[in-house]
Amino acid sequence: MTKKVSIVFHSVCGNNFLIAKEFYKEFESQGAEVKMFRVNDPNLEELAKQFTIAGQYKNEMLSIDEASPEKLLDSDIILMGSPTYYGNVSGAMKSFMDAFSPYWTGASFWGKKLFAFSTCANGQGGGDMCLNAINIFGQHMGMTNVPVPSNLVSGQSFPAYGLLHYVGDYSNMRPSGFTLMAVKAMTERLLEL
Ligand SMILES: Cc1cc2nc3c(=O)[nH]c(=O)nc-3n(C[C@H](O)[C@H](O)[C@H](O)COP(=O)(O)O)c2cc1C
Repeated sequence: MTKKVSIVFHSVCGNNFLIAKEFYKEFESQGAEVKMFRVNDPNLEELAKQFTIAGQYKNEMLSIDEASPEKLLDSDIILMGSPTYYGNVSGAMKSFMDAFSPYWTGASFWGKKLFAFSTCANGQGGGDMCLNAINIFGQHMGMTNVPVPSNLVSGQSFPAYGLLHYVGDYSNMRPSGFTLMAVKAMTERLLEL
């Protein structure tokens, strides 16, 4: 049966958006029914005025359907991607998570698969804690967290907690190379489940 996949991202400088788009492309080419949603960020317009990098994908991101918990109810697999802010998810992603409370009480998301992705500046940035914040949210919703297998991409290691990409101090190191290989391989793994 065709798997229904939803990819939810928050992004300011474009990196989580690019990873979400890459997942979308892979799920589509591997035969899934896939949708992509952006988390509402009331500060995006203002940030794009202040930082050139935040303006680069702004219009493309804003053209994507806004996420709501309700829109994810028919998904078999949900991917959630957030920039790492202070070793956690961004405020916009946290607000989105908090909007699940009506669905939490009824365990409406129980049994769905959840896969986390994030970006952070570098290896000391606490990106794994952001991934775990997404995973812990998933557990509260009764979802099944999907880990990254240790042999996902030969010769490359990723946290078990999800896909993490380092963007550097200026958030301008775009996902490429091993990250894109990991997206493709992880899509295959998720569709095997
Ligand atoms: C408020 C704020 C807090 C941040 N905190 C961290 C952090 O704790 N660790 C880190 O490595 N990077 C941190 N960063 C950098 C972001 O992780 C980086 O801008 C983000 O991964 C880029 O993702 P995006 O291109 O999808 O917006 C922070 C950035 C902002 C604006």
